[in-house]
Amino acid sequence: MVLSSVLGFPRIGKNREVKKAVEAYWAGKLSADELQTAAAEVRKWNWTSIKAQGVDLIPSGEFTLYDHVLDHSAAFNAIPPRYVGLGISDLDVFFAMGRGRQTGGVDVPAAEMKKWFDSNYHYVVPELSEQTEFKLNYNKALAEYKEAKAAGVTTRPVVLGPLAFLILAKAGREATPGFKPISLLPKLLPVYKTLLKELKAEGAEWVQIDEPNLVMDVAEQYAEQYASAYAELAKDAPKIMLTTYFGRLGSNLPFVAKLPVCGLHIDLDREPGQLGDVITAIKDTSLVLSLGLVSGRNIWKTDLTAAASLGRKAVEALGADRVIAATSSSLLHTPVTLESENKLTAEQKDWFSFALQKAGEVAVLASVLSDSQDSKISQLLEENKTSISKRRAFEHNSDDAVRKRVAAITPEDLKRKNPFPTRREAQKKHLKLPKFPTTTIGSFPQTKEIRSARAQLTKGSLTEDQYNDFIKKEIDSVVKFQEDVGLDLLVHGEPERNDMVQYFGEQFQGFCFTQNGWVQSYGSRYVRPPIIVSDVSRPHPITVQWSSYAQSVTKKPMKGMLTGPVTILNWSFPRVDVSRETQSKQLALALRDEVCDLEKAGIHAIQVDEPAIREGLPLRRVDWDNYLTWAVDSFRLATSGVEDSTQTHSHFCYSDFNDIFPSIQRLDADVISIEASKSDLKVLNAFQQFGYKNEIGPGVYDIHSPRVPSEQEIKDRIKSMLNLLPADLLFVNPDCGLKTRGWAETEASLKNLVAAARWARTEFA
Ligand SMILES: Nc1nc2c(c(=O)[nH]1)N[C@@H](CNc1ccc(C(=O)N[C@@H](CCC(=O)N[C@@H](CCC(=O)N[C@@H](CCC(=O)O)C(=O)O)C(=O)O)C(=O)O)cc1)CN2
Ligand code: MET
Ligand SMILES: [Zn+2]
Repeated sequence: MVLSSVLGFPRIGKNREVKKAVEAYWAGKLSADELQTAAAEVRKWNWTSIKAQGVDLIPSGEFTLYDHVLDHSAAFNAIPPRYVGLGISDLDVFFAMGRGRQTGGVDVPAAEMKKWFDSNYHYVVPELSEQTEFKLNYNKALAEYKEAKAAGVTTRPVVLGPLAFLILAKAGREATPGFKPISLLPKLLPVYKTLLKELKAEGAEWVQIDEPNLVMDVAEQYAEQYASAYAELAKDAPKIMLTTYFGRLGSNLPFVAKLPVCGLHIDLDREPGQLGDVITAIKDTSLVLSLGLVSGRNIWKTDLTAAASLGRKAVEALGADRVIAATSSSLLHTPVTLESENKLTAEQKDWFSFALQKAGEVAVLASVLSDSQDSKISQLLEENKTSISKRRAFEHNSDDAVRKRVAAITPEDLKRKNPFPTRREAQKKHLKLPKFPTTTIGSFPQTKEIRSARAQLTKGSLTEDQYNDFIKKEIDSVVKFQEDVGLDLLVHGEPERNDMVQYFGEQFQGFCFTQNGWVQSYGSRYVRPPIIVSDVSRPHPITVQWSSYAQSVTKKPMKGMLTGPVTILNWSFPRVDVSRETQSKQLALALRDEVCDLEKAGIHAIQVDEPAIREGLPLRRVDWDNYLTWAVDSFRLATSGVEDSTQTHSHFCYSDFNDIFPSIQRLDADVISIEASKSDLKVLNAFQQFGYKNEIGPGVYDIHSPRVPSEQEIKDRIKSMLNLLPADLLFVNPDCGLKTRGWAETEASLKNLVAAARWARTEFA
């Protein structure tokens, strides 16, 4: 019989219970016990709800209060020395690693976060060194397996694999130069062995071990380690379901197929084309094949007929007992349930499937593939066919004007009128910025008052006019604040935006958005990705009223602020009937009009943020060129309609640039701002080596922490930047936007930033 499985479920709760509980705990309003109780309730709801959908293999252990990779670091005792001996509870050490801690005499910054493969989820990077002493502080997988059992649900525990844990880790500060985390594999395996042995002893039949790096080029160099590690682990463990996702096994397939595990999970949502090769490779083994047929990364209803026909190929080749119908990855990237949406039309609701509905889909698929289809299943299949064909019919309705415009894009549309040196002279005359110009990345604190005003607008207790007046007052005060502090290139502060992507989704034609479609981005920070449902266009100017209002209340130059096409695409749920390239170009054209309108309205510096351009990079190197070509072209299309005298900016809040330098240069933004404070300026070496030619503002302090950088710290930072970059190209700015910060630390930090820039002007005149 074909079984069904879900690889992981959102851990935020149906109504964001986990965010609320975790933040209340941080604020001292909830005890640790109360927090654990709230978490246990969410876990129980998850397990019982998935079970009620008819799923056979239900995940446990993947729940987290902050991040599942951090859970492994804490459980394995991979705790960097700076978090040890603080005199706080284990739970508080866990949170201190995730988000830093600055209370009761304890002052530790957060550990580094990185993007989880090509998604908008961030994980906390494990930090290892020769001194790391792995031990199993607690067996989370076991504890939650037992907890589920007590709640009447038998689960398949989930753990992140040892290779993934080490490949995702970095060398800690204590490590000797050249230390490679992977060298700790022999020391780590005993911990996994204990963990797995305990699970087996408790009666767990299967364990899901995630090794997503197996879809990347990097895995090949570790082929031997995968083999020896799994040979060791398989000795005394539940049956291992080796789980890959987000891509194809490709060149790694030959060695993966030989690993001594009982099952292999592959992502057929991303890479349906790999099924044939995988079947051929494992046919003569006894491996169970878990088919990732239901997307863990998107919210479209699965075409069950198409998925079943793919699944049948596996059943025919391997037999029903060797096939599992599953989600392609964990469902953590999708909202919890469609049942919470009351504003989508019935037509729209019929297109989508959120996490809980997806659980139902794998169950139906398993029945269909088992030929144990009763009349209820037949009816569900028929309903699914109807939904899919209605959606296809809707998708067929194209906006011909948009399509024609995309088809008519010429190479000229991707080019500024003149090269950077010429533009630079024109911009100097226009903007009259001093040397080492100071600016911010766009957002200012999103206070309770701002969020509550927006909530009132949604509820109808504030009228549109009242809300707009409120936003104007916010802009007034943000502008005044920047003038008082002495910043040079001002921003309006983005108070009108709930989120830098959702906001644009709500304004464009071609999107729909949810009321409660929250997805975890990191820790207790969630986003509601808008959904692209048809061709995208801009029915009316979006930000022009706010930016030009802001410009009208100051004599200093105002920087317009937009989110770029690639970032809007990556942080939305995209269509699957049209290529990402096409969607990106449509977005770029819509943004191009906005950029030109801003210029017409007298805005002479315009920032188009592309923080997601790096995370969108395909997981396989052979796919990079194609992506980078259309991604960079989209940015250029959005930004090159302006005169030489208009200064274009872009922003990236990560420092992992090494792979994509030529593309960053090819964006041809006049100024870029980048994250540099946490990476200790290492990134600038690379800029220097590459010979980056345009203006650049490497962030001088980390905005993710409430900590105020001293004036001296910022001066030192500027000094070291000048060792690597020419003085006349340097902007002085924070790492990223200030929306998550409070006003007190914002004011103190920016004052120090301005003072340091003024000092640099005299020191390096
Ligand atoms: N899409 C996206 N991805 C991104 C980033 C980003 O900015 N956007 N940045 C990086 C990640 N950083 C992030 C930084 C902050 C938040 C964040 O603050 N999220 C907020 C939600 C932001 C939002 O949508 N706010 C809405 C709704 C807020 C809300 O919860 N409202 C209350 C009502 C409030 C009231 O009555 O006072 C409710 O619905 O219960 C608004 O401002 O309008 C949160 O978790 O709380 C998310 C990601 C990378 N990926
Ligand atoms: C995640 S990048 C954020 C850029 C945006 N302009 C802001 O300042 O918030
Ligand atoms: Zn940023």
